[in-house]
Amino acid sequence: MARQTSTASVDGTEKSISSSGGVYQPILAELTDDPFAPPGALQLTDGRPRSPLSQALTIFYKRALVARRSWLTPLLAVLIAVCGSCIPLVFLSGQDTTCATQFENEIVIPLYFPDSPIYLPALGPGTQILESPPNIIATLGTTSSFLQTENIPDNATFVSTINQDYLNLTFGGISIDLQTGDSLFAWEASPPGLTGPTMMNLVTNILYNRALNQSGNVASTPNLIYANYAAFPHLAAGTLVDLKWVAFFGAAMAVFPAFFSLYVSRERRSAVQAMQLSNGLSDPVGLWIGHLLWDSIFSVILATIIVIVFAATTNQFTGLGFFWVVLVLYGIVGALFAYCVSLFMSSPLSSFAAVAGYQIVMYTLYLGGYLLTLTYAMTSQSGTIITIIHFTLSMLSPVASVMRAAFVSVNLFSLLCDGTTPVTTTLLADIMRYGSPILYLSVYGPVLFGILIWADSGSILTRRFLDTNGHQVRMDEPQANFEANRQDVAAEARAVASSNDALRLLHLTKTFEGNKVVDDVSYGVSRDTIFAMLGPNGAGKTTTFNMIRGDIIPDRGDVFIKGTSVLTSPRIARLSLGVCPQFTAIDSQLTVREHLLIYGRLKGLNRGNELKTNIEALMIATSLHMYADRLASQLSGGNQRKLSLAIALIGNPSVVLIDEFSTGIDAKMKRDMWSTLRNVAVGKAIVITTHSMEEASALANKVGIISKQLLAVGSIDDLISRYATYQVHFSCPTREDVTRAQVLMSRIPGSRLADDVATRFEVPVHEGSGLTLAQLFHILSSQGDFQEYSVEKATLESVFLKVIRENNVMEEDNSPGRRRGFRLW
Ligand SMILES: Nc1ncnc2c1ncn2[C@@H]1O[C@H](COP(=O)(O)OP(=O)(O)OP(=O)(O)O)[C@@H](O)[C@H]1O
Repeated sequence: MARQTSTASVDGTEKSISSSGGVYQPILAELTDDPFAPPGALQLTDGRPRSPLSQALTIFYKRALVARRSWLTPLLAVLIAVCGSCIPLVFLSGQDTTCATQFENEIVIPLYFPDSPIYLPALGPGTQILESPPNIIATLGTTSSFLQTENIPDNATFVSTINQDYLNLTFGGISIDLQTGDSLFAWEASPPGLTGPTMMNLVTNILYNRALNQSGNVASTPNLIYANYAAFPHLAAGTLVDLKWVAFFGAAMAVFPAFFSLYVSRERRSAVQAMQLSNGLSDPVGLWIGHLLWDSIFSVILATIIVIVFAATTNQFTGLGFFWVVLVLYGIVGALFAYCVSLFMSSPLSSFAAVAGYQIVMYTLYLGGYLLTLTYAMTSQSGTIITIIHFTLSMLSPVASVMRAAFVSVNLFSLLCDGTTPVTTTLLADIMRYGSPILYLSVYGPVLFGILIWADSGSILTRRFLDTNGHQVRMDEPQANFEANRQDVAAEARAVASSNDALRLLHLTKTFEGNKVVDDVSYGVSRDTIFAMLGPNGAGKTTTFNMIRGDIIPDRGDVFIKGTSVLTSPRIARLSLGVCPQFTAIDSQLTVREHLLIYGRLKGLNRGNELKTNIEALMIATSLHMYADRLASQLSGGNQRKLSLAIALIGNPSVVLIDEFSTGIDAKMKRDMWSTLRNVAVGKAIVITTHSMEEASALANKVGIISKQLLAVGSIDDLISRYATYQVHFSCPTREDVTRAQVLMSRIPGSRLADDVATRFEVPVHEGSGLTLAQLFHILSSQGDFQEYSVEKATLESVFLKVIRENNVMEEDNSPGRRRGFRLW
């Protein structure tokens, strides 16, 4: 079992400045008892490839762990869907689902004049019916004999009488020209408007019997048409009752999938997804299937509850089996839709608002489209228009499909009718009924899933289509533009072309919008090496880092991790890669142990003893074991960075990338973290980016100074001896003393003023410089007569400044538009 001793702390910092890694050995000797492991190495099991489906189960398990502490969101989703569907059922009770035309008002009013209710109460002055020719009403027989009539001679008199007396006439009259057959009738048209139809019935009967007489079909008693009047039902009157339920149901359906966007959006925005994709989750298919599996549970639960409640409480629904299928499919598609929206939103809340808002708008459009069509469109065309609305809006939002299923289930708009006949059960799956929602949702799901995978593996897909051969260079190609003082860089490029380093960068080049940000960078990092990538702001460190991770595709060149190309085989290469990003990306609802459990599973460690042993070893090595069951969000900043390091290390990757490991951490914690990193570094190739020369000096045994190009590379001692070996600093109280110091130093060959202070000088003291340290002291003491001065070996910082100055590097200002940070897509 690996053990960390408490003596592995601050003093190692100084030792590592003058050493190339060997100092770690005594500290780490206790960490492993594996005879085959490198001396002092932390004993960890190598990760194994896992299928996307098996990784999906790990993401599913993670969601279950998170849900133990954060159960409100799924509960709310289920509650809103169930309550919004079931409580409004009260509006449905007692509705008849038959296809027969239903009259709201069953009262039938007789129109045959003698029976008509308008006649009897109206007896009195003005109630006589004008008739021409005289007594023509009497041809209708005894039933009409008691009607009061007024004889009119002809049509012309009839018209003039009406014109003059219409204010005094209660009913009107009838006039038929027996010669020509011209018929007139007049009626009083004030509401309730029954006089018109009554008079029409009277005229009809007279003309009918005249026609019978003329055709010789004379009957003993007149044939009478007893017409009746009943009001048409108001079209929406019956419909609106069901619409109340549909309105609540649709609103609940529109909103509940928005809850599915909350977790994935938080996971994405806090860079946890990127962390997973860089540390074991080799394929976004696993990520999204895992989330979908989890959220689908709630869709199945709510669909089942809703259908059971419907079946138990009312007989208003038809085809509940199909309805259940639609609800489940809708839940799945709604979740995928919410995931897709979360890709573009900046926070969980905005994702929620965007999903719910869009769905509500589409639901309103869909419902409004139906109602407007029924209200304003020609009756003969309304069916076609509704069908067009349905099939069009269903393409734009999944909520249209579930609305259609709801309409069908309660036979709204007679969708379950074929004329006046109810459709049979076999026709329920018809495209005009449950068929189209099921079809649309079945197509919608894979399309949305495809969008998710495309968005998250854009670089991988691009890589597939990329003709990488065209971008390759010969790996031994000399870098033509090296200047004389970059022989170290040229030598590194030559060496790495054929080395077997765990990490090899070969001629990496990247241009963004015409701006070359990484230019022909080559270096190698072998095992047991911590390589510090140094450079001013905007130098291309993060871009290089991301090309190593395989998240940015180089325009030219390649990266090899344990001999596997990141460009052509990213999934295999990433198996040997661990990434500790600049910004800590942790799940706030998981403990330290649970984090390592999830990442260990993603990296293919076997459940049980193997996983447990690796987790314990890592927690001890990073001093996190005392916080094992604490929520990661409750750790200090330094311990969160350590957790990120432990995540990067689980699965024992050969290459570990660490971006700005201790930025923003206090001095004590920083040294503690450096100690931790040194403890776990044995046997690995580690690349760190940092702006802290102190950190690089404390940790690195190889340094690369980069500003688009690699400007210098080598061990810290190499660089110091190459660029400036010693510094002389005079204490000069007066201006004369400053001048004296400068005159004295100008006599020493190769001496030059340092950048920062006018009394600090760099002096080359090395083999071939013609000057020894003893000679330097001799000159200073014999010719200077200075009260106080110091001679010290140059630091990495002075080398860095010198390299930057010599290459005329400008530091980039941090303009707000720059793309920064860990997450890329
Ligand atoms: N996706 C991108 N699109 C356009 N320009 C980009 C993109 N990513 C990085 N850059 C540009 O590339 C240059 C190098 O950026 P990079 O982040 O790699 O530098 P850096 O050395 O990591 O800087 P710092 O030390 O400030 O983190 C910058 O000018 C930056 O604006």
